This record gives sequence, C-alpha cells and structure tokens, in this order.
Amino acid sequence: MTSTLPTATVRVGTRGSTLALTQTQTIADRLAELTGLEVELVRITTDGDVRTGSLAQLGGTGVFVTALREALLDGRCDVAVHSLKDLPVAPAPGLRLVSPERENPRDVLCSRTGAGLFALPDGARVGTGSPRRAAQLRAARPDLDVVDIRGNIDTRLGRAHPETGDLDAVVLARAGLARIGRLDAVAEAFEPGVMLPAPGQGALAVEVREPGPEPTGLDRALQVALDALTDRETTLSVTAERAFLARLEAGCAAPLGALAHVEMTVPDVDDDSLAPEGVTSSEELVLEAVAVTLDGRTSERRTARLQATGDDITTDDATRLGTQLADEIAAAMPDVVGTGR
Ligand SMILES: NCc1[nH]cc(CCC(=O)O)c1CC(=O)O
Repeated sequence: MTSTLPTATVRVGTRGSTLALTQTQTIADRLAELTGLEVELVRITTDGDVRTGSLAQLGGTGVFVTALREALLDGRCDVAVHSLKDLPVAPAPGLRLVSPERENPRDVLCSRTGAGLFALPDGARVGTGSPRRAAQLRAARPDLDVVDIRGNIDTRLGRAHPETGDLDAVVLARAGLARIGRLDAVAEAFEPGVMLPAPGQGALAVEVREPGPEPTGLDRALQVALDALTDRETTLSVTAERAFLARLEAGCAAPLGALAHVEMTVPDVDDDSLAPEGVTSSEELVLEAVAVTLDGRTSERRTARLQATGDDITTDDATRLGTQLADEIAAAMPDVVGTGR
C-alpha cells in the first residue's frame, strides 16, 4: 500500500439522547465520506443527562457540554458534536469549532388539537422550560398559563399529545423535531416577529482538538474535513447571534432571542451610480434580536444590518454587528445585562 491516509478510527463523542445520537450520526456519516476513515460513536454522559431539576433551575451554561469537551481534551474522542445553542459563548482553548449548514432555526408550537397560538383557548396551558420562550409567549398572549416543563423532546411532546397530554400545547425547536422525525407534531412555526429563537438554534457545533506542532495524519484529515463541513452563511449568522449574547453577558436561560441571515442585494441595473463596473451584487448580514422581561410586559426588539463594502463580510464584521446591537438593547433595557447565567 502506498496510501498516506491514516488508518486510525475517528471517534465521535456524543450524548446518549435520541436527538444527540441522530445529529451526531449525521456528522459521523459526513466525516466518513470526507476522510475515507472508519468512524465510530462514543457515548459520553453529561451532568445535564443525570440532573433532574428544571432547565431554568440548573443554572450556569453548558451543562451538556463540559463532559464532551473533557472527553475531547483527554483524547477519549477525536470529534465532539453539540447543539450550538447549548454551547457557552466563551471560547474553548485548545479546540477548533465549526458550524455546518443549519436547519430551520424557528421555534414551533405543538398543540393537542392542532390549533395555532392565537387559536388556543383563553388561559390555555402551554409548556416550556425556556425563560426566553415563556417571556415571548406571555408577550404575545398575556392570558396564557405558561408551565415550566423539562425532559427530552419526546417527553415534552407527550405533554401535548392529542389523547394523553395534560397541557394544551408545548413549544419546541423545529430543528430538534426534524432531526428525530417528528415534524408531524408541528401545529405552527413561529414567525420571527412573534418569537425569536435562541442564538445558534438549529445549528450544530463540531469541535476537534487544535492540532499540535506535529499534526498526525488523523489531525490533518480532520482539519480538511472540518473546512469542508463549514457553512459560511451559518458561520456568519451564528457568530453575530452569539456575539450579541456574549456582549449582554447573558446565559442560555436569558429571555433573549436573536436570529441572523445573509441577504444578497442586487443593484438596480437602470441606475449606473448603484452598479459600478464589475459589481453585480453585494451581501448584507441582517441580525434581528429581542430582550423581554420574564413577565412579557416589556420588550426591546431591534434589527441591525451590515453591508459588505467591497470584500466579503468576515466573522469579525459579524461579531461587531452582534456587539453593536447588544449595546443598543442594553442602553434601552439595562436590566437585561447579566441575566440567565
Ligand atoms: N435546549 C435543548 C435543545 N438543544 C438543542 C435542541 C434542538 C434544536 C437545536 O439544535 O437548536 C434542543 C431542544 C429544544 O430546544 O426544543
């Protein structure tokens, strides 16, 4: 054999939930394709899997993440796959993080009768463990009885089951339902004007150890594979969303939503001043964000846009956009800084 490919197996660390196993398997399959190597899943148990309090009570960020990162740094696995929204915004020294193309990031309502949010009866009981979802639900429908719930997606979905459910509805991430094949349960996908998702929702985070000065064949193969997995629009969007969260020094339990996307603007061809030679289109990064008080009575919603001037938009630009929007919202609603950690 003259092949210079490494023969090692790529070990991909994952939590044991159905959602985690499904999304990790997707990445494992891509890595197998991209590297041509054997890939195996390694199950890691996290604090978040064994504790039973509500998510709001657990406190602190990254309960699901620490054990996976430790396994990666210890060398028990070579790749870790997380849901990006569960990842603390602080950079992890020694690790490289990339974002593959994200799923639809919206939150959805799953109701017992199939009714949408505004068709639910007066005083309806709606379950969520997320202060962000609770606050936005109360802002949209002050009459609702928002119930704190916890558990994996199946458990939460069960609370709004047509026959056996004890709640009128629950709110979940569309991406999680898509990954476990339960989009059939969706009654309504929330427009961003009604509910903005958590920063990074719907995106995965793939992490590997930063290679040392003498990278192994496996290190090199993984770096190349991660380059190929990276999705540029997702990376720019989640960078802006997470910079917004970081600037507000807020945790994953903060009543904050943020969603960015990239728009292509095609200059008006009839107006020469707008279409200089060689310029056919330019891109714009658009970030929409909201901060809501827990009772839903006060909210601050803003949109910020960043136009590429000549060159492409960079992740540094995206960070600046998120930081700037956070400063605007903090100026209007100072109490939001430092919440939900
Ligand atoms: N907080 C738990 C969590 N972390 C990631 C997802 C799935 C969706 C995603 O990847 O954003 C979920 C479930 C949910 O919020 O309904």
